[in-house]
Amino acid sequence: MKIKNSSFVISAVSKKQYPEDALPELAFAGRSNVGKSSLINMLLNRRGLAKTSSTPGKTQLVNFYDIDGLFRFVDLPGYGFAKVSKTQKASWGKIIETYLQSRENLLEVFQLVDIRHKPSGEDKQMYDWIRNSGFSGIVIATKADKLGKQQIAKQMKVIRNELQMTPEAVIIPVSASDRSGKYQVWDLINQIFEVNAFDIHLERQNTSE
Ligand SMILES: Nc1nc2c(ncn2[C@@H]2O[C@H](COP(=O)(O)OP(=O)(O)OP(=O)(O)O)[C@@H](O)[C@H]2O)c(=O)[nH]1
Repeated sequence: MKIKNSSFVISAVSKKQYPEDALPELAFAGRSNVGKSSLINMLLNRRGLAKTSSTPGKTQLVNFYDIDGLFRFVDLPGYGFAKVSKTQKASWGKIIETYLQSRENLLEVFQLVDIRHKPSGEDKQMYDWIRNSGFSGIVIATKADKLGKQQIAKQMKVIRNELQMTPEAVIIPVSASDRSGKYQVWDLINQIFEVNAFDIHLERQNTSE
């Protein structure tokens, strides 16, 4: 199956604004500025679909993207941005929690971490929450173009240890700059659909430019 159309659906703050149909959703969680929007654009071959920014903390809403009317990507608000008020932090936390705890459409949550850094306390909290909620605990390590091969291997171990990932939990290094890791992520997404008995299978070659 080829991806023909991907489009922005809605930026939601409250549950009332979430799309009402039962399409399956895959969510992306991570620190502000980790590269969620860039990853979504890379996966969909859409340069400006998800708005990227060099200013952290921009995505404060739950952004829904429709993919061929078959499923959705969900970009969750980035956490961990220091320069915001406590009230704002609490409200973002609530927005993330509401989506993650109440969304029946949600198949998997991908946790994004910057491959260069040790996961933060908030990354660990987020990861524990994901695992405790019954999701697989898939980690996507972003900005892999910033490191050499050996450093990537080393950092993958650091991330595994810090997040206390199980041996079978998957971690994929990706780069939105050189587009590495893209096929691994799509392969994994296909597997997720298969495991959840959805008749959706995206062709690898059709996601390349
Ligand atoms: N070198 C490099 N830079 C990247 C990569 N992915 C994202 N960036 C840069 O990192 C910054 C943040 O990227 P975004 O995709 O906007 O991050 P986000 O997680 O959506 O950010 P928020 O909107 O704050 O939640 C931008 O300046 C991107 O150009 C990557 O794979 N490699």
